[in-house]
Amino acid sequence: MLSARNITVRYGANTVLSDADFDLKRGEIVGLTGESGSGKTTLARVLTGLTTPQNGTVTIAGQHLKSAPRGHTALIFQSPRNATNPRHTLARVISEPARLRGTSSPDDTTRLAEAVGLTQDLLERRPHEVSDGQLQRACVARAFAQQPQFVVCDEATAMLDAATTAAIVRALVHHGTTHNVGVLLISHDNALLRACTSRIETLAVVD
Ligand SMILES: Nc1ncnc2c1ncn2[C@@H]1O[C@H](COP(=O)(O)OP(=O)(O)OP(=O)(O)O)[C@@H](O)[C@H]1O
Repeated sequence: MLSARNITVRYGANTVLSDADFDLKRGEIVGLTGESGSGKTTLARVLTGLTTPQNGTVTIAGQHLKSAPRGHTALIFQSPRNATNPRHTLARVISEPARLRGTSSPDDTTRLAEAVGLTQDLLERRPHEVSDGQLQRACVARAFAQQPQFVVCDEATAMLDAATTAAIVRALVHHGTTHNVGVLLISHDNALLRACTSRIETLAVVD
């Protein structure tokens, strides 16, 4: 279980999260929505350890996030162009977590690419040679390669068309349910969240 308790985040005088709680179980697909500025991205960053809250704790299986092994949570951003090295091929993008572990293999890279609907011919291309949707698929495959217990998707399909969105969400849901990975989908698209999540949490702007 990924648990956030009593999370408070302030940017200067602006309190964005106030005493917020959030839970995500392994294998569970959960939606997070809320109006712009309500703190969804801030919560995603807190859950993945990128932002340290002024107050509150995040634990994974009861262990404080700071002392849990790195890589337990993967974060997928809205813009894949800001999240990939422009000099790397898609094969390199996808295999990077395994390379860092010293376990990368071309077969694994192909299998991960297939899981997100990327064909072999795309894997030797660099980010500027593929579409946003293809690059985002590579980022999703890279998140799977990290072998995380939890994946947090921060509006990961917001800039993509309906067909690509559906394919990426299908891949995320399939991965979550077959590998016992908790998936948090942050989105303004309530119809999408209703269709593929078991629970939808809503953040409100702090008064
Ligand atoms: N690094 C930062 N420094 C100062 N203020 C910030 C910072 N990051 C976010 N904020 C502010 O915190 C509030 C919440 O931002 P956040 O991005 O978490 O909201 P959100 O719900 O994800 O919004 P959106 O739906 O528009 O993406 C906003 O008012 C934003 O301007």
